[in-house]
Amino acid sequence: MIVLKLGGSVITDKDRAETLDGEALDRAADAVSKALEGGVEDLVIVHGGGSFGHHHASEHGITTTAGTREAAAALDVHGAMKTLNNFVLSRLLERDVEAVPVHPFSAAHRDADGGLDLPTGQVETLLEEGFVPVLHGDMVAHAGEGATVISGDELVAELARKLEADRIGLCSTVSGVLDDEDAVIDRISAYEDVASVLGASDATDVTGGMAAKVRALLDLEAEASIFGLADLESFLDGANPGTTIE
Ligand SMILES: Nc1ncnc2c1ncn2[C@@H]1O[C@H](COP(=O)(O)OP(=O)(O)OP(=O)(O)O)[C@@H](O)[C@H]1O
Ligand SMILES: C=C(C)CCOP(=O)(O)O
Repeated sequence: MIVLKLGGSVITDKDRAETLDGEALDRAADAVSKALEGGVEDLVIVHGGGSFGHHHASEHGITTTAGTREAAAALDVHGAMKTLNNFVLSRLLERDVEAVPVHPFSAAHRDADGGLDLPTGQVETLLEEGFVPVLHGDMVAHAGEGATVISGDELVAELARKLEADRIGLCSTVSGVLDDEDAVIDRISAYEDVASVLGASDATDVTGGMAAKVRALLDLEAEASIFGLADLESFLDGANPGTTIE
């Protein structure tokens, strides 16, 4: 069981609103299709928001903790994410990957403390039936807040826990977590060891960039890898490129 996140920073141009990086998405879809042809069986894909979700969330002042009670605002974010999801699905379908959408806004919710409840029965059944479920960062009902943003990273962590993933990969725009000299850090086992070099995203991003990613992954039982697009094929082939979060 592999849970793979395609970072929004990879598959979109994060500096221009609602702009796809079609070439990067093609490369990612090629790697996924090759891995499935090569024998990978259970694969769940999650993609991030990039210049689709983050742009609208930021315009409306919505974050993972500050919500909205305006349906139009929630639908701006959710609609943009569905548009991006359709791009991802169509590039995978073109390569005969049996990819189908799972929209978290219709499935998950948070309690008043922010605790996430993400049902996974549909994901498990889709996997058993030979599909590749494709989830995405989205809006989510949030007790006491209206609706807030849920990041793809949080979905990855929850899916990995509930589906007992063997391998977890986050493909981002950087080749791993970088130290203060921009060298890739090989392994991270404690947040404090790297806190000084971890930051938010350079682009518009309401979910916390690399710092939030590392925090979410450190909580998991299984190891996770953060790597760049050039290493996606090798990750799907069984290697641990980039930074390993223990
Ligand atoms: N120490 C660090 N090493 C690497 N990147 C870092 C570091 N600190 C901050 N960053 C920022 O984190 C970004 C990656 O996080 P980001 O959330 O943008 O990625 P993503 O998950 O690919 O995209 P999205 O959130 O849109 O899905 C990098 O592009 C960089 O700007
Ligand atoms: C902004 C939205 C809706 C999605 C955020 O997901 P992420 O890019 O994985 O942080």
